[in-house]
Amino acid sequence: MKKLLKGARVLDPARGLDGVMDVLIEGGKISAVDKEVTAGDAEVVDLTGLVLVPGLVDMHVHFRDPGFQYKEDIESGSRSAAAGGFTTVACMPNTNPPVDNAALVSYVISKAERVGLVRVLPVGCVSKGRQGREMAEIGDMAAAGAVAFSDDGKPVADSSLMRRALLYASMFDRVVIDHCEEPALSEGGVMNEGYISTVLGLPGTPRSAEETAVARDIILAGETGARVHIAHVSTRGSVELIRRAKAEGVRVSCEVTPHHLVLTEEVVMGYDTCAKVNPPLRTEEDVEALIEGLKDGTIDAIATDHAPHSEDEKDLEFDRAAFGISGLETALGLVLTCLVTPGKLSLSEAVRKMTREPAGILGVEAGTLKPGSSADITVIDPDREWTVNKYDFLSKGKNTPFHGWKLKGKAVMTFTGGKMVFKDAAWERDRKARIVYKTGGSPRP
Ligand SMILES: NC(=O)N[C@@H](CC(=O)O)C(=O)O
Ligand SMILES: [Zn+2]
Ligand SMILES: [Zn+2]
Repeated sequence: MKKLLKGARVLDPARGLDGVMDVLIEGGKISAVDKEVTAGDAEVVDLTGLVLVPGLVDMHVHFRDPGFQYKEDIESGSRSAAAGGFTTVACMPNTNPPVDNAALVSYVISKAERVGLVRVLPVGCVSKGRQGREMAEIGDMAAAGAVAFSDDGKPVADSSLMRRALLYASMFDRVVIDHCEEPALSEGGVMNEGYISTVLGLPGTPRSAEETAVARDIILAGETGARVHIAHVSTRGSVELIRRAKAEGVRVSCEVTPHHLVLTEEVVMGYDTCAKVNPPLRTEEDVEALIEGLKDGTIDAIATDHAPHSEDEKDLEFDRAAFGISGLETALGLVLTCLVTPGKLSLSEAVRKMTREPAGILGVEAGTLKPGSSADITVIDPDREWTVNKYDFLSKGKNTPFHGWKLKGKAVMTFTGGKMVFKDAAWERDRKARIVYKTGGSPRP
């Protein structure tokens, strides 16, 4: 079965490609990317006016499976990912039981394959039971297909355990992803510590809770020569520490979430628990530093930290509600609307940080349109104006602070291994209607 995707602006930052081109898919793989590809017997999809990029890669999601499937499961999470334009996601092991052994790694992989929508790459725990005491069976899990190790949701607070985990994971060329939070400093905190937390009377988490942990991880990575990846960086100080460490040759990488790039602690003013997230939303000064960090390469990747929760866990007093934002279906729209359109980041830089960079950190083959690679493709309509409606989310998690936001730019088709796993039905109706209006003819059925 051949498919010819015609006439889109094709953007593949991994190969420095940007121009109107055709993409031919054969046997689930990309077989050609070029100006005017012809393939007589192929099904032709006209993508004029659209942007075609490698399937987006999200290196940090929570699919809650096993154990918390009422919040999300591998199927609903996969559907949500495809709708957001993602074809590869790495899912965190803070499940019940936690993914801390090879059998559970295999469970995630086989369930995701059965669902068959996107590639789900399991991240295994650093410690047994995510208890932060004994190291988990990292080697076994790596052999079973774990792409990285993390106790996410919690830091690896014991520095000796972290040091040994870095050394051990590096033997398998896997990265440790740390949720940087010094518990003694963050204890009880539910939002950023500062003027607004004082006004609201809510306990705050100081920036130092994150930054002391970032500093420690940099020191351990520097000493061991192992790679460390810092999850969800949120403060200016963290960006500065990582920038300096990179300049000194430490093997550190990091990610930032869309919500930390577009929101500040001010949205907590109405006590909206959908704005309760860990690490907390910070200030304008931090947001500016995060964007600067993205631009100068200090921040490698944009990752959603998609953290779906049930209504019951969010519909509570602010200090009792769960931390987390359901992010897969708003990420691309937010990045395009709030960063690319205002010129803070080029489209190519944004795509790179959502494809090639995270794939490279995880060491997986994804995030490029190189001929021979799996036909994982996202088609974006950069002009599509839409309003975020949490009730339309395919994710079970409706916990978003962006409900009602007007965004411009959206994934409208997603292909994994050449198979269409998502198409935006409302967009397609409007596009057909526009074609009829322009030509005065009737649309093809
Ligand atoms: N980010 C969050 O606020 N919550 C995450 C945990 C985490 O990523 O630390 C979750 O699992 O709900
Ligand atoms: Zn975390
Ligand atoms: Zn997380």
